[in-house]
Amino acid sequence: MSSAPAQIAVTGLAVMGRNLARNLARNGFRVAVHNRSQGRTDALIEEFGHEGEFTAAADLPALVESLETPRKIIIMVKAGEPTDAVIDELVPLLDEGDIVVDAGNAHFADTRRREDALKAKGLHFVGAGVSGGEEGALNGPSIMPGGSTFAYAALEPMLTKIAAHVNGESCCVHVGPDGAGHFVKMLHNGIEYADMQLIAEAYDLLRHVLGLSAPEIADVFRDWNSGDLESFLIEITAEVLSQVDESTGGPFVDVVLDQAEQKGTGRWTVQVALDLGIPVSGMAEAVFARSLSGDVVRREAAAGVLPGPAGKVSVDRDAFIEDVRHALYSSKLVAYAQGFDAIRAASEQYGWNIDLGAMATIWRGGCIIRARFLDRIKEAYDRDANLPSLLVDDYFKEAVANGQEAWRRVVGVAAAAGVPAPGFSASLSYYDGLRAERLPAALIQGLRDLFGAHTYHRVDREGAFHLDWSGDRKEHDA
Ligand SMILES: NC(=O)C1=CN([C@@H]2O[C@H](COP(=O)(O)OP(=O)(O)OC[C@H]3O[C@@H](n4cnc5c(N)ncnc54)[C@H](OP(=O)(O)O)[C@@H]3O)[C@@H](O)[C@H]2O)C=CC1
Ligand SMILES: O=C(CO)[C@H](O)[C@H](O)COP(=O)(O)O
Repeated sequence: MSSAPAQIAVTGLAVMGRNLARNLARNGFRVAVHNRSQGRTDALIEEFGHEGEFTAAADLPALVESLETPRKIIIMVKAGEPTDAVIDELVPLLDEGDIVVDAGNAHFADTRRREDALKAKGLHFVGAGVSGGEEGALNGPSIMPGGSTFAYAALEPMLTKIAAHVNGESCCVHVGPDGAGHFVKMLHNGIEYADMQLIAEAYDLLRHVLGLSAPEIADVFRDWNSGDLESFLIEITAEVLSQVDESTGGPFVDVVLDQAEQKGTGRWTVQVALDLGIPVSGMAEAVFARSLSGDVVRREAAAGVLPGPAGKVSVDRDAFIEDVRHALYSSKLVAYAQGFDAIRAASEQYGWNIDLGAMATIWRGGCIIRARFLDRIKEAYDRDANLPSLLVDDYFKEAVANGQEAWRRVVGVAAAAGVPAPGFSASLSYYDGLRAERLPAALIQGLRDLFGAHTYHRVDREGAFHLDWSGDRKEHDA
């Protein structure tokens, strides 16, 4: 316990807040801690009080009272209404110049609204995305703070110190004003959804096309983790697939209900991308696949009733494993390309001026999507800060060129075998759509003009045109 004023406070001491507070204390900062139900505060002090200088506060007034000024208070509670409830209780207790940090997951529009509201009261509000789960919060997460440069400057020494470090660089940079930090964290989660869906599809294909067991597939993932696919999610996939269930003695994965839950960040990503007009098809398919998995009524009505392919698909074991590796890597590149495209579009729309290469840098350590190839993304943006798509960077272009035939075979095998692979196939369609010199969108424009006089543009002349479909079928300037 500390008698000097605390330098920073954390309210909300569930898995993330508790470990973030411990991380701050372990790094030498005096931390005041509070939780709505006192039990979590007491447990933190009892179990980990020896790790640094903590001040336990029974309520928010005591928390505020324990801090040096300007006060810095991190809120780490359940996203949505609980965050507003804490802000509403906290704000009347604060003085001009104090800094409130929401380090939970938040929709960036809520962050913009909250920042505006607090600014009107002379307070600073920082929406900071934090990724890394329980372990990252304790040992070094990836931190994506938004908000004013003034507020970030006050927090920077602490945040950059407690964040993960890769090659001596902190995985925390100021993302941009107002909601920029939470937007980038939301996209991080969208990519996390896509990545996990692609991993699940790879597992499903190896299990059902090749008939490999869960521990055999764990070995495949372990092997993949020593190459281009090296990442936290591939590593923990091997761990989950190796796990044996104590009560049945069978693979743990076989006793888990096959209904993927979701707290909302993946859905927000897709909704926001629709508004921005940016295709994030890999993430959208990941969200839909989770929804389908949880749609028990329709799954029960269809399972074992709707027919699938008649025969079995036969493939060479080693060649197919290699094909799936390529399909996974290429589809993963599409997810990142789409994710960075959405960040670029939002940055333009909201005037955030986000440094895309820096985002790849802060995702290299601490966070759930940390991966070897993020270095490659950083290098791609170093080569060209205005890269239109990651997929056209020379390095990634070649990586996909090497894997695309395999990717196509995998999508074909999945369809022939009746194994759902929405992530692989949607990503491949995006790739083919992107590289097409001419798309059937021309026909859609023709149809729109016929039924609704919506007009069209021509390849050979400027202007908008309409054809008199029900009359002489002559073209007119629109
Ligand atoms: N878990 C994870 O891996 C990650 C989570 N996040 C985000 O971090 C935040 C915290 O996550 P996590 O630690 O998992 O905890 P939860 O999201 O489960 O939230 C639990 C915490 O919220 C508090 N809380 C809930 N409702 C209220 C309320 N109305 N007023 C005050 N406090 C309230 C709880 O207090 P009480 O104990 O009294 O119930 C508890 O401290 C969330 O925004 C989450 O989305 C971000 C990255 C990773
Ligand atoms: O933010 C996170 C990691 O970065 C959380 O783990 C995320 O909320 C998990 O999302 P979901 O429960 O929807 O799978």
